[in-house]
Amino acid sequence: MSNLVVHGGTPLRGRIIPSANKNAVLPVLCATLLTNEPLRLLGVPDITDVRKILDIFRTLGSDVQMDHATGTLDLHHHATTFDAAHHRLPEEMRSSIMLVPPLLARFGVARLEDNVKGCTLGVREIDPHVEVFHRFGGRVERAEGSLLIRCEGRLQANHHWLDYASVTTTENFVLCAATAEGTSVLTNAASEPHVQEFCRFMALIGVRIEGMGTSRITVHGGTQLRGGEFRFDEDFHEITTFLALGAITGGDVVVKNSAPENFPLIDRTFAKFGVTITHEDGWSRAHCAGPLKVQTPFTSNVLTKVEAAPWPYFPVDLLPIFIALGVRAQGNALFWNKVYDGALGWAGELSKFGAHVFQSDPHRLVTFGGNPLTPAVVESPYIIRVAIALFMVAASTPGRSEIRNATPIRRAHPHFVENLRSLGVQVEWTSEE
Ligand SMILES: CC(=O)N[C@H]1[C@@H](OP(=O)(O)OP(=O)(O)OC[C@H]2O[C@@H](n3ccc(=O)[nH]c3=O)[C@H](O)[C@@H]2O)O[C@H](CO)[C@@H](O)[C@@H]1O
Ligand SMILES: C=C(OP(=O)(O)O)C(=O)O
Repeated sequence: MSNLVVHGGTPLRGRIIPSANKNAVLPVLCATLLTNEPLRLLGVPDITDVRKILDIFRTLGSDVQMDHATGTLDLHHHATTFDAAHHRLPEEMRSSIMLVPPLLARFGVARLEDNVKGCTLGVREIDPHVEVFHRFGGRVERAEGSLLIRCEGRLQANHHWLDYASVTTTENFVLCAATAEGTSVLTNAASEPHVQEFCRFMALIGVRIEGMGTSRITVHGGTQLRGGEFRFDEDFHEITTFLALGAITGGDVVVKNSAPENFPLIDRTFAKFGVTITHEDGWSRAHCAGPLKVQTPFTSNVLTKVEAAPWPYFPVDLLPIFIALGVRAQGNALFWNKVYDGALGWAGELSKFGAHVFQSDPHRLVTFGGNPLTPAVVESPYIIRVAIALFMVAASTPGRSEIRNATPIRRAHPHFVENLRSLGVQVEWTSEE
């Protein structure tokens, strides 16, 4: 277990170049297994989920050259072997599920461990994925502690309509469809920036896709896929995180941002807490005139509200970061997680800082912000963005705080502590067995 120890109270100042989005990098890595041609990926972050996938590639016999200093990854999956009895796909990360379609395409079989749940956000269903495998002609059966998925011959193109716009199920559909002969159509597809980025990679290796970024995606599959070179975009989660860190500490943080068109709703959400975001010449900056303050709605008898749901709604993974702002800002705000039913249970940890937060039901939480806070030792659940939210509160509170079990941050944010130090934070990792 690794803990983050921070001496808070210093306003963060400086510039950050964000890393790539883990939730774009991981499906792309899985998709690389669809081609036998060499590939070069640029801007690959040094995060633990990436290391786990690269380890799997090495056990399959792929040629993997990862230069962590430059973020350049050369991959060549030309002579691979797979043994469902012995190979284990990485656990505790959701993206393992997206290794299934390329394994089916290569070996006709894949074995998925039960613990591919990723962050502990409540129920994370596997059934929508199983439905996709079935639709393409896969057979799914229970094995001890895992699922075995098989297919005879090629997957079959099909049309499918999802119950809800699931990110990884959409990506799995596109992966299956790329290998299936003919045209497949997915309705109620997810459209997050990382799903779009993944689709752009698929197009680069030769998959013909229509409707990326919309709720209906059409894939013309079955063609021989090629190699190539692909550079990852900047991560909107990391951009938002550092802007929020600047705002909560009363500092001045500027973050490189090449896609401000993804930010109008995120910017308006910052504004609800008194933070103005500006985008200029490829950089974004957070500015607060005075202490954080929750905006008062014009409608009477309602709370200022942040409502997270599948894109283009406010992104659910950013909700904890804004809960931290809510705790600091004078006034009351309602946070509504429409995606997960178990993502707010950590609110009790905030009270250790002296914050007043009330979880009204599994999906909703109210912050009564602006209380004076004191440093604290808190325990993070296995949720990347909650470890960050707890850190944000600690960083804005003068004195020594400790975020125990902050390791999940390493799943998504490379060089997190180094970045923070460059902004003036006194912070370090401590470990215990
Ligand atoms: C590797 C990766 O990309 N992980 C992301 C991906 O996970 P993932 O693809 O697992 O998330 P899904 O979009 O499938 O949603 C997760 C769960 O939320 C529930 N659900 C979701 C949407 C909905 O309209 N109704 C509903 O009930 C379901 O129980 C579902 O199992 O998308 C999530 C939602 O943006 C993010 O939190 C994760 O960081
Ligand atoms: C929840 C997340 O990831 P995963 O789905 O891999 O757990 C996340 O990236 O915030």
